[in-house]
Amino acid sequence: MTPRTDAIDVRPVTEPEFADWTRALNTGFLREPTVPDDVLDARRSQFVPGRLLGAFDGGRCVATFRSFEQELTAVGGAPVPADAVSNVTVSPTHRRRGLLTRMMTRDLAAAKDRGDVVATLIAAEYPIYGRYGFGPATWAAEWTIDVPRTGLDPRWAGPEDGGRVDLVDGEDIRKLGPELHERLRRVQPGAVSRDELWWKLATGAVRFWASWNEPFYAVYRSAAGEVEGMVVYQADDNWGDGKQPLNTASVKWLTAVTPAAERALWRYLCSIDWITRVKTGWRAPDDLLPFFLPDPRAAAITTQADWLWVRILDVVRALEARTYEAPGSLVVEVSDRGGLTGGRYLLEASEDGTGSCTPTTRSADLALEVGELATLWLGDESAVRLAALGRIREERAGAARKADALLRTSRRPWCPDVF
Ligand SMILES: CC(=O)SCCNC(=O)CCNC(=O)[C@H](O)C(C)(C)COP(=O)(O)OP(=O)(O)OC[C@H]1O[C@@H](n2cnc3c(N)ncnc32)[C@H](O)[C@@H]1OP(=O)(O)O
Repeated sequence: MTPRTDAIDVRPVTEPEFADWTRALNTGFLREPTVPDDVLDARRSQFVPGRLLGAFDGGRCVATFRSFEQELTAVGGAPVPADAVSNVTVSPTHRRRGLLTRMMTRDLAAAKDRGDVVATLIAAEYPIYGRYGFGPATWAAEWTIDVPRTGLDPRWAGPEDGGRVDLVDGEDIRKLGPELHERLRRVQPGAVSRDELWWKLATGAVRFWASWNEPFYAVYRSAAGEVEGMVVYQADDNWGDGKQPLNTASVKWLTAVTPAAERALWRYLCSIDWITRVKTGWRAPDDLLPFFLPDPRAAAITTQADWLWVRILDVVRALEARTYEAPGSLVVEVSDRGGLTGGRYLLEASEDGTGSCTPTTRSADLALEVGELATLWLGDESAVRLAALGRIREERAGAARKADALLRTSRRPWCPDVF
């Protein structure tokens, strides 16, 4: 028999409950439940009244949910207001009684009322969020580079393009990073905004965990002296038999706004003495990296997975926020079990790439669930593929090809962040 859940209160968390909420969060993520005071103080900056939800059973927090303001870059570069969902946990003593559903339903309704266009999250596991109208909208890949096999000249002494790579410290990254990331996200569909706390956490100035290993920070400047890229990486200490260095450099993140910066930073990582392997961290699935190497096979994809999940809350504003690859029109019948934005819509894309979207009574070209629309919205997935899988339905022959011509982009969307 399923235990009764009506006695469990799902509601916004108050400031005095924050410590209990954080303990429950750590429990759900299988981390040490006791939270030291300094870590708790650091985490307190994320307390925004109304945006932290908890489930309480007999006064004890048994489930957590946090959402925060974010901007997500649409195709074409426009930032759209997003409800970013994070810190979702239900304690193992209270699982599968509908607590996540209660918290999610409440949060999405509030986001819709606030006027957010989408909700976003990085899913811990694939099967959780589709039921709430989310769809996987960007993918990510991690490569491992076998440096001796790359064919790169081991005598490399710096960029050949007149630019330079400099080692810097965390404070420099906090100064230079935000502007660089803003440049990236203005042109990178799928990228999300970062606040000041993001930069502090990324450089150890604020710590959410008891341990911190200071990484290496390097910046690429163009011949004109402009910062165009930066990389943060760590190295292990591994020596093989025969006194051979076999060290791995693991990239935490690499941001580049020009191909020259990208090329120089990967080249730099592959040139560091003792480093025989580079693990790239999560990159765009169509990253240029392999083709910077004379032998692209030296970079092998070691992980590939869905990354950013999107829940469209307002079909009209979402479709009008992005640009289109070709002029044309499409009628979509969107079903939304969550009752937030279902309906039949006419999308019309103009010669200049802008689009207009209006509710319509015309007959539909494509019928799909709101989660599938999210999967198509950032341009990554093919409607033809989704139709072949039976995930969307063509109401008019050829409609999926027509949708692809409008929606797909030449480069894939990418979200560099975990949140
Ligand atoms: C954005 C982020 O924060 S991602 C992090 C998500 N958190 C975690 O993975 C931490 C460990 N897991 C958990 O804390 C919990 O299992 C949660 C939060 C994933 C799910 O919470 P629950 O309260 O058990 O979910 P709830 O009871 O509301 O389930 C609703 C439905 O989703 C299904 N479901 C829930 N979790 C999963 C899962 N991990 N895999 C498959 N199905 C799932 C349930 O079976 C249920 O299905 P039904 O409607 O067909 O009966």
